[in-house]
Amino acid sequence: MYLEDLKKNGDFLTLTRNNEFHLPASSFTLDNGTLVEVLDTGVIQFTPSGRTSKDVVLSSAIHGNETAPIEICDQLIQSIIKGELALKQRVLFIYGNPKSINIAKRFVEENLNRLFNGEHAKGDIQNPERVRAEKLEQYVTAFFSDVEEGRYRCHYDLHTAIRGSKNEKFAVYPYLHGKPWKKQQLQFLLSCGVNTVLTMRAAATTFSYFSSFVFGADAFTVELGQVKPFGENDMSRFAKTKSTLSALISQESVEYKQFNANDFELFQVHRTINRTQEQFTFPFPESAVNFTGFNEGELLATDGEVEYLAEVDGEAIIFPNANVALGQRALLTVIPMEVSDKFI
Ligand SMILES: O=C(O)CCC(=O)N[C@@H](CCC(=O)O)C(=O)O
Ligand SMILES: [Zn+2]
Repeated sequence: MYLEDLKKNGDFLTLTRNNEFHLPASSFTLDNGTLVEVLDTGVIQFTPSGRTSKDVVLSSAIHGNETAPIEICDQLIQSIIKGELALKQRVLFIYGNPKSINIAKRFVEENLNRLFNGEHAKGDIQNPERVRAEKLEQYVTAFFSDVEEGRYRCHYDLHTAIRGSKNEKFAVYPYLHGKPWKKQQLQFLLSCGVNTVLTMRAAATTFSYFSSFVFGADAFTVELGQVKPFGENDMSRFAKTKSTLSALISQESVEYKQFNANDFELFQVHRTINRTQEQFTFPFPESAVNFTGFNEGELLATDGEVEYLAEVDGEAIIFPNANVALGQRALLTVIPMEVSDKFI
């Protein structure tokens, strides 16, 4: 069994990479009383012995080539298992797509982050990502549900972006269906080194939307920089993120700086442009970065015969990707947003 090695080296990442699709469940207890439960490959749950108030999900490798978040979670998991980081809150760590880590690709057959909220069960398609999305939903459901009602829930789904970005780190706030956005969450993100937040205006099939919508968790997709292979991440750029996540899980409560709207750049999604045709192109080069703004009337994308022109001055591009599957999002555009009474 793998437990003896895991207890010694805390290397759940290698264990996960060596078992791309399944790992038998097992558990043990650390000297400090924390229960460690391996639920599956890439899924490990920690329950401290004392009273806890928060249920925290930290996911990475939903896209396998986004390595910096994987390294952050690897470091946190190793420190917990080695007894260097003593937990005060329940935590579920997830490496989403182990095989895609090994092949250093965004996904194997289908983009995992378009399969949540039940999307994995639609149509006749069968593939490993659909199986995994269903299982991950089940693990998150059990994690949030196997405790008494009314506890605090959050889920930070950690990613890196394909392109460079004017604002290096940014977070996607899933659509809240009219519920208010939380200043305290913006303060948490700021403490992580993330001062830019996009608010979505529609339901989605992403992992963060699933936890937000189904469980009322404070959930975000957090983009921590640009995609790089293992070994090429400058981990000093993630020091604030790692220390803020460590504090979240190792302290009974955390005080963040007082809210000041001037600390943030907030955007709202203006529109989503899907690729519907084989012939889909952008007029800008691969080097064009996220948050590049366009003037009204400038071409943003061409989908077959349809030309999408910027509708307002300053309409800025996010996640442009002409290679997505037909029917999927190829581009988001955003416009600036002010803090209002919809923030509590
Ligand atoms: O840089 C890119 O093109 C994609 C980076 C990435 O994986 N972003 C997430 C955002 C999810 C969300 O909208 O909350 C994704 O596309 O899945
Ligand atoms: Zn990603």
